[in-house]
Amino acid sequence: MERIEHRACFGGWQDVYRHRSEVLDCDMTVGVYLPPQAAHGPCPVLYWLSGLTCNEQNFITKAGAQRYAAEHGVILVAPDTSPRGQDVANDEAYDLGQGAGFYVNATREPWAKHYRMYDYVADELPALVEAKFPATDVRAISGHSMGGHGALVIALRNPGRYRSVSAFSPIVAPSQVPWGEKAFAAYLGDDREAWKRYDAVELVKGAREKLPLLVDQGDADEFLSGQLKPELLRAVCAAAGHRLELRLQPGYDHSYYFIASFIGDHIAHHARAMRA
Ligand SMILES: N[C@@H](CCC(=O)N[C@@H](CS)C(=O)NCC(=O)O)C(=O)O
Repeated sequence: MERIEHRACFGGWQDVYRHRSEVLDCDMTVGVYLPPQAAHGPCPVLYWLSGLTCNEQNFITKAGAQRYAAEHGVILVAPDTSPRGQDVANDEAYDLGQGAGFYVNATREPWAKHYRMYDYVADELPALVEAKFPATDVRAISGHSMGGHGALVIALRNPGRYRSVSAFSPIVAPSQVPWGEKAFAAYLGDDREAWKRYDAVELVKGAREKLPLLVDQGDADEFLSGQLKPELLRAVCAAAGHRLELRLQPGYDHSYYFIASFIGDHIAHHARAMRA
């Protein structure tokens, strides 16, 4: 791993690393915040998955999360949202290809060679982080929009791997909304059965672990009724007896101003779960 940014921040360090990903078969960048406590011993890790059009910079420059991570002694790991590079398939649209990996393992061409963000986030990245940094194997996961979808899906599919999961404005049912339908058709093909393994609303139905879900959603979010549909998650959680704290936040939109307003709550929530 090559460190390409290194900045003092709230007594710790906000770094960015470039590394070769075997799973994605390309070079990747990832933001790593080391809180002051990491200088004295290993700390638990919160993984953050960003949304469409983002790379590792959006969260580290706009969410203001470092202050809370320093307070609670939590390492923050914020990867890019897709494989990258000239050799990596892309699309002109903002919601497909680079910047829009949707945290799935693609099975269709031209995407299958590099677009394996599910394996990258669930397996390769934690192994790398736990080998390279003063990190324990105590993990939590969160994200925004497409990244909220990623966080919910990865936590639901991997019982025991995360102590807690949360999401901001997540795409809870990608199989039922335009963003997800477009991406899943391209990456996974037309067989909707294959989509279910990447759809939080579907996964809640069969979840063994029932890790409680914390979701914040702005009620002035421009994507609320067309793409996000948190009511679908509420209904399926109620039916399955899966604990969900869904907080509709009045006046907030889809932006990082919303994330910055509530990230402190989420980091406190994850820190509590990771201490337990
Ligand atoms: N560009 C798209 C929306 C993209 C968008 O809102 N992306 C969210 C994630 S889904 C984001 O975090 N954007 C980057 C940022 O705000 O820093 C559009 O205009 O419809």
